[in-house]
Amino acid sequence: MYLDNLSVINFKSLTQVEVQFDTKINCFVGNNGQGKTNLLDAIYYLSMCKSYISSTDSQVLKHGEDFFVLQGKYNRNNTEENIYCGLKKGEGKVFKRNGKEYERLADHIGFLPVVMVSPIDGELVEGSGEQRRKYVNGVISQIDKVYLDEVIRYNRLLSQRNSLLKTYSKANFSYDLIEAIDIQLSEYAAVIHSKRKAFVEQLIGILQDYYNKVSGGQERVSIRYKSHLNDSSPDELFKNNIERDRVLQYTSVGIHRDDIVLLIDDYPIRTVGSQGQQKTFLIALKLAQFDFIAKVSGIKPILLLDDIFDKLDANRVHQLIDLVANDGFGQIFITDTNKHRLEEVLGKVSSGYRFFNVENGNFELVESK
Ligand SMILES: Nc1ncnc2c1ncn2[C@@H]1O[C@H](COP(=O)(O)OP(=O)(O)OP(=O)(O)O)[C@@H](O)[C@H]1O
Repeated sequence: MYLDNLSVINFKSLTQVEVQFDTKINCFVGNNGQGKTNLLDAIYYLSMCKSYISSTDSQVLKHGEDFFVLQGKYNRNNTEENIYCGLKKGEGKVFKRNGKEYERLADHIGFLPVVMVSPIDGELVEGSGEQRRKYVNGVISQIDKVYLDEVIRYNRLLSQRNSLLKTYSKANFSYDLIEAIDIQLSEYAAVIHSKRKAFVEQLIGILQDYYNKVSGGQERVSIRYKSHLNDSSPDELFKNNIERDRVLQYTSVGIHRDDIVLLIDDYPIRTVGSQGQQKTFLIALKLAQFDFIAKVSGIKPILLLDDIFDKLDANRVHQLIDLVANDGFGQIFITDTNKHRLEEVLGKVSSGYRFFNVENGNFELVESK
């Protein structure tokens, strides 16, 4: 699959942009703050119906404007797909595929798979379990249409349970009501747990492989799925903790407390990994995610590599570009502030590429092969 061309109006700092892409490698070079990341984010938005970087749509709309439009022409399984996204201030966003509006955005997510590697991925190492759960949810929902619904339903039941725990006093505490919720909660918990477990298990082997390829292979890396449900069935878990939950007035166990632990030589990478090792780990994780999505969906995702060279030594940069430029990967978008570094690395790859200079939100094609 590839994105043939993109048109952008009023998306973040980009007032009006039209770009025709190479089917393999596209490089955007420019100084800080010129709009490189914003273009990658626009591509991500067209696939995932949300920004990778900004948490709300109002942050995505260009300051002072009241609408934005993104349009992309894709080639997916040799079929042309025209995707439109429009948002008007105060109204919802609209997504259309070949002129037909989607009723549910969830039907679009995963249709044009995408994997972003960005400096903000550091939050996966530094941040809370919630950020890692969000990451896992985001990947699984690209390949599993019902998964997000299951998580939403679980969370809805969880908040009902929590408000019961909070409002019921000791005298009128209703075990019956809580138990009725727990029956449904357990069903969703079991399904979500098994999907997360399968995802992590599939990722582990590929992660190590990519880490070795990029780093030259010294350390052993892994991820571990941490969940209360690893050693207990959900109904037992909720039942055994009900007294504690009653005292605490919230649900202290369940898949809403899941986490994935990122490990290097069996230690948490957050505490022992150097910055370069952490960055290599996150890149390997994203490449493993690429493989996972490609295998399950049968479509190679678009790979967005934003500012990936920072903190990587020259060897790792070469290994990485060699790796993603080969046939196993599809279309790639790379940003960098250093033109010479990118030119030098690309000089050694045999695939086609286009090179764009980015200045003040304008994208100028300066070289292609
Ligand atoms: N909603 C918005 N409206 C207008 N401008 C915005 C909006 N959101 C972000 N910007 C601007 O976009 C610019 C950042 O662009 P971007 O992140 O694409 O830069 P970049 O070229 O990737 O730079 P770097 O090399 O530093 O990563 C900033 O000047 C920021 O003020």
